[in-house]
Amino acid sequence: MFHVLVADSISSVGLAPILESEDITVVQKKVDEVEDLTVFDAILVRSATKVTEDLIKQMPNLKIIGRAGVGVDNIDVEAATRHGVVVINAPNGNTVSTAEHTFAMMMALLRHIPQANASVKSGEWKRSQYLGTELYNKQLGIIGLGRIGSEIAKRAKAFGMNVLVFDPFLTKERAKKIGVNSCTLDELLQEADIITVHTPLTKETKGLLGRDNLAKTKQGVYLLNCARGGIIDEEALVEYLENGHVKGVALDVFEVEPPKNNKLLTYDQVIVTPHLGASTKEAQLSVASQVAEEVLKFLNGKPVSSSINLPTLTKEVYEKIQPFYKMAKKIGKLASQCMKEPVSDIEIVYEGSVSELETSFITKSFLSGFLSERIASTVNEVNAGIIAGERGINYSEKIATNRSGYENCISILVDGESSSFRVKATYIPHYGERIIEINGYDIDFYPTGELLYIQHIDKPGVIGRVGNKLGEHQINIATMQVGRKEAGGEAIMMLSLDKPLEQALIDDLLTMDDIVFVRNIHL
Ligand SMILES: NC(=O)c1ccc[n+]([C@@H]2O[C@H](COP(=O)([O-])OP(=O)(O)OC[C@H]3O[C@@H](n4cnc5c(N)ncnc54)[C@H](O)[C@@H]3O)[C@@H](O)[C@H]2O)c1
Ligand SMILES: O=C(O)CC[C@@H](O)C(=O)O
Repeated sequence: MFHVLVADSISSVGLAPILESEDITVVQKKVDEVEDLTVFDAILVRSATKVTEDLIKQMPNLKIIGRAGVGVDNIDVEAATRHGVVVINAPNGNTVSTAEHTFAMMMALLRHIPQANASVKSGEWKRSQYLGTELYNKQLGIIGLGRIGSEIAKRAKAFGMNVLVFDPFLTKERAKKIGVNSCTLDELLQEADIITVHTPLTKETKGLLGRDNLAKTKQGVYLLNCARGGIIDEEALVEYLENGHVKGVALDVFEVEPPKNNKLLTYDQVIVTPHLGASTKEAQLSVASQVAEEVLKFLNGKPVSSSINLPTLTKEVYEKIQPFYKMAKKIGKLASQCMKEPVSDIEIVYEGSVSELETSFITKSFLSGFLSERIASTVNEVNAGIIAGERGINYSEKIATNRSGYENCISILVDGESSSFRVKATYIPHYGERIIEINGYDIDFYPTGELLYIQHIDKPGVIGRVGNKLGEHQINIATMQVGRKEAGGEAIMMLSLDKPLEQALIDDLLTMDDIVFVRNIHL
């Protein structure tokens, strides 16, 4: 018998396939109401239950965690992976509901519906106080054009709005297909009358709309966040409401949920909902049935398609593949960080002994490393291929016909909108992973930690000036590798550092003579 704990309120109709299965017993209770957690093979949650490492440890039989929704911020995925527990989610089930909720918030905000509703119910009739603003002909700025952002764009166009989009990973082709104008973040901030955010919460998007960027927005701008609390910096937002620059705000999500002593709740021009984006009958039915079907597949030994952490490999295959699989993920992260622009094609060529393994998993591992730098953190080997396809990235793998002399070698070519990036790596047993070529320059370094990638002109003194500059800022260089094709031409440096550079120092390096390109890399 397979024991499932449904710890949050999840649609029973959607869960019917597991509730009706003779091989499964289902308990619908909160975690702290369950006497014996050790019997459960699966736990299904929404966002209320926090699946921490501690909880995972209390459930030694746990094999699968199901999240009836998109974000897995309430699940310690790393701990689950370490404990060999598969984590699945339902990435598409609530997209339309969240897009519709955002639209409902936008209209309520511009027509003062919550305020007017409260006023009439309190016996008032203040028609002139609630003069609204039309959506028609307004510039809507969408930050993040993924699943939900795209649905917002479609609806905005139907309302006669002009849609501007900032998404650093959006290709021109996809923007054209959806019919939106892709622009820089600064352009969006300067031109949009209404700005709505639809990115995951990552280190890049945390505080994305903070003091500096809010200062670039139009006087009287309206802001919406139905994605994740923290993308709009709440403290900065209070300042911009106080000084009247921001005219109105709609929030479904907060830095701390439920919000406690949050000053934003005291402003009349801020309208709020308690994280209701996905709260529709349809979305809840859809996410519940997606999760139930995946649990059934898992129980029957079939591959699950929405696993966000573990590949479905046998132990023997996994052991052989593991070094290449880990290395490919790092190369993916390296390539993605070196090339912060939309990409259309990725080619991976396997050479030597690695080409005899199940290379499709290594390719997916590369893609997951590459994509994880760009989209919500739920990308892994299982879903990377699908996500790459959705983002308009074509990828292919080949077996090399010519040998370069290495026992094994993986060569990757990433084609972007304005540049390409080529990288080669090999794995040497008992020695480790080595990057052996970048953009045609021979090099040899271990891909780990904080790295600094510099393209420069091969002239006496350049390396010394870089070393001095880092020294002035107390940045210790652990290792340094230099590669060039010919004396006096372009060359590259790869430095391994004890800490990353601040943006100001990168900008400073870029002003130095003979320095062409500088990029922090974190692996
Ligand atoms: N309020 C709710 O109830 C609710 C419901 C569902 C999803 N969500 C949240 O909505 C957000 C979007 O979900 P989704 O399913 O559309 O995700 P998605 O992964 O499909 O799309 C995210 C998009 O953000 C873009 N992006 C990443 N970093 C960026 C950056 N620095 N600047 C601009 N764009 C960037 C990505 O390229 C991608 O296109 C997530 O945070 C998700 O957790 C909230
Ligand atoms: O379970 C919910 O209602 C929240 C859903 C949403 O935040 C998600 O990430 O899918």
